[in-house]
Amino acid sequence: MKRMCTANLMVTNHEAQNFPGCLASISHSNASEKASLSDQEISQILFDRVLCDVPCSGDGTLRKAPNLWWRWKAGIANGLHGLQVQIAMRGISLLKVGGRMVYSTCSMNPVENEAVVAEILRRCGDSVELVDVSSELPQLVRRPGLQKWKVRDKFSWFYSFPDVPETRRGGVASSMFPSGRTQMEEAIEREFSNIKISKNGFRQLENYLTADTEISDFPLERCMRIMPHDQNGGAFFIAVFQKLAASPAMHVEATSSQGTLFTESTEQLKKFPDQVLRESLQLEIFPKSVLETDFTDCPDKSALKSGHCHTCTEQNPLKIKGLCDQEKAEDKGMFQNQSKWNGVDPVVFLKDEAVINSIRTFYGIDESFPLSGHLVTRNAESDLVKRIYYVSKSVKDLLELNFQVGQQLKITYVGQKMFERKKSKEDPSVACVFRISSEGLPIILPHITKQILHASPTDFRHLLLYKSRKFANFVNVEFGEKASKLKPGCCVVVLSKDGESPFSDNRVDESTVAISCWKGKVCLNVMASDDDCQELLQRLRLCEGTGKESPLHVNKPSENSDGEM
Ligand SMILES: C[S@@+](CC[C@H](N)C(=O)[O-])C[C@H]1O[C@@H](n2cnc3c(N)ncnc32)[C@H](O)[C@@H]1O
Repeated sequence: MKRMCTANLMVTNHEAQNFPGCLASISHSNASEKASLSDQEISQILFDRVLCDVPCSGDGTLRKAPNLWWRWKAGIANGLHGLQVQIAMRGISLLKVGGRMVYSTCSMNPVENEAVVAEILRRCGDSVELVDVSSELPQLVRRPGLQKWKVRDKFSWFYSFPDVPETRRGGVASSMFPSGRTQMEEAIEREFSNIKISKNGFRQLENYLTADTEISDFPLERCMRIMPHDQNGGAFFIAVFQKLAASPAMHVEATSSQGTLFTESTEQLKKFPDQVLRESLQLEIFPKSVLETDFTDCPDKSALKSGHCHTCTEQNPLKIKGLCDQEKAEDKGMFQNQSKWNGVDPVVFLKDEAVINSIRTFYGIDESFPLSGHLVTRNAESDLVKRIYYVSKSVKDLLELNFQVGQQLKITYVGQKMFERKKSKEDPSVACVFRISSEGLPIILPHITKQILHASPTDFRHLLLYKSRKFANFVNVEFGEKASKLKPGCCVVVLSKDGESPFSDNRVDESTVAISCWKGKVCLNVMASDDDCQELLQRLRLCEGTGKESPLHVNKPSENSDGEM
């Protein structure tokens, strides 16, 4: 992600099966007024792409991790199957319609692979399709997914769920078998004579009863099995799903002021017992009447705020929870100040206009580049802010949504590090203590109009090699003079392209190479790590086509041995 240099990034840390949906009530009427619940809409995070590279037994990595063999037993895969289904179901429920999800494992065991895929298709019905990707990546040698398999338990192989003795059913589930036959279906089988059954159903049941090994009805051959001996690697399993319609979990949709909260998918929903949905999708299900109740009439407002109004909570736990979280947090001024997640720094929008203005003025950042609302820190106290991260519009919206829903997302990293407080003792002559970080430089560079210099390739390379250069020592005397006249503090040095004068008004574009420096009293100091300097030098050599290593090393001690800046 560092290489991609994007502000459109958020890293969260959750149990995948419990990944929060951030279902929130968002007012679209008048942002300044607190809208009543009936004026609010339901909003939720949904994704274009989801990758579930799930925890698995890892038996596909035996070649590179032979020790695994001594610990391997069938129970490992059986024990993970339920979690794998839950994670995949959560992934599907968080997908947009039209979005794709990849389910993968580094296991060869069908219980972790095809059985999970079949269970997802079973639960999602027509709302999800297993995509045929046989024409993709033609050079990747793969085999089709299995249609039939048996399940291993401690002592024996089982061909279908009814074969599993009652005592072993804690460890072997019906969904591990190709038909996924449940206990209910088994009961139907037992009560066979009492039940009216269609011809087709009868035939299916007959197949189940007579087949030695069950065969799945789903097109599981569309899954990809990568085998170790096919291309001298490890084993891998991949299945690609496409969401065709709102899944049963997505039945709560955006609504107008009088609108309906339930959509056509209510019908779909009826096919699934509440219990199954609650367990697999982690979503509370409420009848329409409950969701439409106006809780502004709650008899006990103080209790409601503390989340203890049992009448309301019982009526509508979802909305009451959102309301209580929000009101409690607002009361305590919590949203901007502390993380609700232990051990994780809070994500705080930088609201200190003095800091924002000092940055904008010092670097001459044009107004078209939005800073307010796009800068976040991981420290509640603005005096202690060390790093400032820049976030894109969509990350900004997501952060705002997260505050509304009481910080459901546990955010470990967000945006692109853009500014860093200079660590050295604060110098009163420095108008802006925040330097531009090398990671964020490509984003902000086109918008800077001050504190910017253009260096010849020779002087640029010298800066990278020595990391500190006295103004008088630059090969191009004019460059040294210009550098000496900059305001004390951070500046940006741009590499002039071959043939370009270092002092023409060179435009920056995606191919521009630049570094962040600090202008001291007598020299320019590079503010990039040794690794970054080394990498840049290597790129410059490649660009020049020499490919030769320089005899100099970037780790050379600074020529400015007394540490003067
Ligand atoms: C197959 S690995 C993923 C490897 C990863 N894609 C990569 O390239 O590094 C599965 C990961 O899931 C993590 N994990 C285990 N249980 C989890 C859960 N309930 N939710 C989310 N992650 C889980 C494991 O710690 C492990 O790092």
